[in-house]
Amino acid sequence: MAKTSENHQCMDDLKAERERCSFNKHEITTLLDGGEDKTKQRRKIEKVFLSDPEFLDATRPEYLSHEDRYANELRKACHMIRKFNEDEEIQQLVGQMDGIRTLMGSGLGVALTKDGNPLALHFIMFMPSIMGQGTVEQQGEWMGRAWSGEIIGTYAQTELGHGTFLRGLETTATYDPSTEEFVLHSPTITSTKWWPGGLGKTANYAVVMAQLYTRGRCHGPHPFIVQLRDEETHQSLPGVTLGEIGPRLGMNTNDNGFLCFSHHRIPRTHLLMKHSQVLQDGTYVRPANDKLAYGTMVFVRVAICFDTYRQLQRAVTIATRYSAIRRQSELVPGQPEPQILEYQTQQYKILPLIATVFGIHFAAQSVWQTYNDVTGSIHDGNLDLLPELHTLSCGLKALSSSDAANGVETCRLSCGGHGYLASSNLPRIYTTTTAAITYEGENTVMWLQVARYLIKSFREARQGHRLHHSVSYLTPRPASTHALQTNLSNAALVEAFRVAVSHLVGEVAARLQGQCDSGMVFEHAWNACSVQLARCAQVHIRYFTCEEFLSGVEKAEVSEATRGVLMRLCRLYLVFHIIGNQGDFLRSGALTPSDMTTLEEELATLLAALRPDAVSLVDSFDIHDRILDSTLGCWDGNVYERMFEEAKKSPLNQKDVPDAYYKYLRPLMKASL
Ligand SMILES: CCCCCCCC/C=C\CCCCCCCCCCCCCC(=O)SCCNC(=O)CCNC(=O)[C@H](O)C(C)(C)COP(=O)(O)OP(=O)(O)OC[C@H]1O[C@@H](n2cnc3c(N)ncnc32)[C@H](O)[C@@H]1OP(=O)(O)O
Ligand SMILES: Cc1cc2nc3c(=O)[nH]c(=O)nc-3n(C[C@H](O)[C@H](O)[C@H](O)COP(=O)(O)OP(=O)(O)OC[C@H]3O[C@@H](n4cnc5c(N)ncnc54)[C@H](O)[C@@H]3O)c2cc1C
Repeated sequence: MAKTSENHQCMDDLKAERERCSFNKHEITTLLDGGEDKTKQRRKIEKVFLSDPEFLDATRPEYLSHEDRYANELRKACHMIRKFNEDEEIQQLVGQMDGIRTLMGSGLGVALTKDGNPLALHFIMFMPSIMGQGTVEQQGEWMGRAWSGEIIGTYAQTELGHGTFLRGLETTATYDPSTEEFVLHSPTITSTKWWPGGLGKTANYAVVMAQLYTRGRCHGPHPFIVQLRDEETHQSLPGVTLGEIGPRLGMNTNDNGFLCFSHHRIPRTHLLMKHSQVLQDGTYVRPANDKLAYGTMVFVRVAICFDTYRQLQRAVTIATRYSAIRRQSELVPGQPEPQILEYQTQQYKILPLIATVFGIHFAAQSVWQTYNDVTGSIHDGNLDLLPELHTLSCGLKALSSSDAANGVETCRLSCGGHGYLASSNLPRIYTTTTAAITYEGENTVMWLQVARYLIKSFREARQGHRLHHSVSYLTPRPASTHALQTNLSNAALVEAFRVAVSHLVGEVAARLQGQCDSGMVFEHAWNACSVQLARCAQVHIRYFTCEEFLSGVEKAEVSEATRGVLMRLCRLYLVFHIIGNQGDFLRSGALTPSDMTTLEEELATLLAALRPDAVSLVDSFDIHDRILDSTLGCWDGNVYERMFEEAKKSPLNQKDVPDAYYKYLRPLMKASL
C-alpha cells in the first residue's frame, strides 16, 4: 500500500491540534494520577511491563478458540504475578502490599489481560474478603498463600435463582458440633452458584456466601472460605461440582463458573469470623450490624468507579483523536472536507464525555476517602456512617457505570463504521464497561438503595433529626434559598441541582405517604412509586458529582490556564446535565424557561471554546498506545495504515481463496453446470 498524502494529512492534523493547546497538559496528567511522583511511578511501571515480550499477543484474541483465549490471558496474568513477586524493584515501584491488586486493576493491568483477567476476582474480591471479614488469625492463615498465588480464590455469591436478593440465597452451611464442621449443600438447581469470575477453571478456593444454620436456626448469608480443588492435581474435590458457564457478551476469559455442593464439609474455622462467630458448641455470636457481612461488595463498588472512569478515558481518547483526523462531507459547499470534530453535533457527543471523565474522577476520589474514613471508624466500633457509605458507593457505582457504558457507545457511534471494527477497541471497551452496570449490584437495584436512604432521611429531617452530610440538604430550609434564578454562576447551578432533587424527593415522599394513607401497604406503595424513586436517586448522585467536580477544580493545584480549561469542562458538565434534564429544574422552580434558553446558548459557546483543546485534553490522560490498543486512537494519527495492517492479519486473508470456497461455495455456484 502506498503511503498516501491522506496519511500525512492525518498526522499533521493531530500535530496542529496539539499546537493549539491552551493549558499545561502535564498538570492535568499529574492531577489525575495524584501527584508528580505517581505519574513518574506509573510511567516507569508501564515501561517495565510493556517492554516485556511475554505480554505480547501472537494474534488478536478474536482469532483464537475459547480455550486458547483463556490460556493466553491466564499465561499473561500468571506472568504478571511472577514478575511482581520476583522483582524487588517492581515491588518498590508498585508498592508491596496492595501493589499487585493495584497493578492488575490499573489501565496497564486491564490492557495486558485485555480479554478478561482470570485472576481478577482473586485480587479484587477473594483477598479483600479475607482482610475485611476474617479475624487476624484467619488473615495470617490465608493471606500469605493468597498473595504468593499458592492458592487462588474467587467470590461465590450469586446463584442461578438469586443474584440481587441476597437474603434469598439457597446454599446452606449447617454447623455440625459433633465434628466442628460446616456442611455446605446446594439443595436445588437454583441454588447452584452461577457467575463468579475465575470459578470455572482457575480458582481452587472461594469465599462462598451461604445461609448459616446452627442449632436449628438460620442466621442469614455469611462468608466461608471453601477449598474447591485439590492443591496438587487441581481436580475438583469430592462433593464439589464445578464448571464454566459458557460464552458471554464480553470478558470471556474470566471463566465465570458454576458450583454446587453435595454435603461438602469444611472446618468451623473457615467461617470468616471478624464480625460474627459460631463457637465450638454451635452458639452464634451476632455481628454489630448484619450488613457488615456485605463489606466486600462495598469495597468493590468503589473500585468499579475507578475502573469505569479508566474505560471511558480510553474510549473518549480514541473518539477524540479519530474525530481530529477524520474528514467527511462539506461544511461549506465546495470547501475541503473538514475534520469531523468541526461539526457541533460531534463536539456535543465527545466534549461532555471528556468532562464526565473528570466528574467521575473527583466523585470517586471523594467516595474512596469516605470509604477509608468509614472503614476506619467501623474498626473503632462506630457504625453510624455505614448507611452513608453504602448509599454513596451504590450510587456512584451506578452513575459511573451507566455514564461510562453509554459514553463508550457514544464514542463508538462517533467513529462511524470504523468504530464497529474490533481493531478500534471500542467494542471490547463497551462489552467490558457495560458489564459493570449488572455486576456488583444491578444498577436499578442500586438506585433504589439510594432512594431508600433519601426517603428515610427526608422523613427523619421532618422529625427534627440531624442528617448526614450528603443528604443534609433535605433538612427544611427557609424559602429564601430559591433566590438563585437571577444568577447562573457555577455555584448557582449546583444549588439548582439541590433545589431540584429536594423537590423531587419531597414530591415522591408525599406520593408515597398519600398511597399509604389511602390504605396501600408501604411495600406496594414503594413499588408503585419506584420509577420516580430511582429518578430521585439519579439526580441526587448527579448533584453529588457536580459538587465534587466543582470543588475538585477549585482546590486543584494547577496554573490559571489549566484551571481555566477544567472550569470550562465543569461548566459544560453542569449545563449539559441541566439541559438534558430540564424538566426536573423547571418543575421545581430551580430554574426558569428563560434560564434554559440562556444555558442552551452557553452550551454552544462552551463547545466552541473547548473544541481547540479537545485533543490535548485526551492527550493529558497520558494513555500509552499499547494500553489504548486502537487503530483509530493511536498517538500519531496514522489510522488508515494501521487499519490496513490489522486487516491483513485476518486468518481469512492468509489465502486468496479460502478452503471453505471449495467445500461449500463452489459446489453451489457450479451446481447448474
Ligand atoms: C486513590 C484510588 C484508590 C482506588 C483503590 C481501589 C482499588 C483498585 C483495585 C483494583 C481495581 C480493579 C477494578 C476492576 C473492577 C472490575 C473487576 C470485575 C470484577 C467483577 C466483580 C463482580 C462481582 C459480583 O458481582 S459479586 C455479587 C454482587 N452481588 C450484589 O451486589 C448483590 C446485590 N444485592 C445487595 O447488595 C443486597 O441484597 C441489597 C442491597 C439489594 C439489599 O440487601 P438485603 O435484602 O439484605 O437488605 P434489605 O433490602 O432488607 O436492606 C436492609 C438494610 O440494609 C441496608 N444495606 C443493604 N446492603 C448494605 C450494605 N452493603 N451496607 C450497609 N447497609 C446495607 C439496606 O439499605 C437497608 O437499609 P434500611 O435502613 O433501609 O433498612
Ligand atoms: C460479567 C459478570 C461478572 C459477575 N461476577 C460475579 C462474581 O464474581 N461473583 C458473584 O457472586 N456474582 C457475579 N456476577 C453476578 C452479578 O452480581 C449479578 O448478575 C447481579 O448482582 C444481578 O443479579 P441478577 O443476575 O440476579 O439479576 P436480577 O436481580 O434477576 O435482575 C433482573 C432484573 O430485575 C430487576 N430487579 C431485581 N430485583 C429488583 C428489585 N428489588 N427492585 C426492582 N427491580 C429489581 C433488575 O433491575 C433487573 O432489571 C457477575 C455478573 C456478570 C454479568
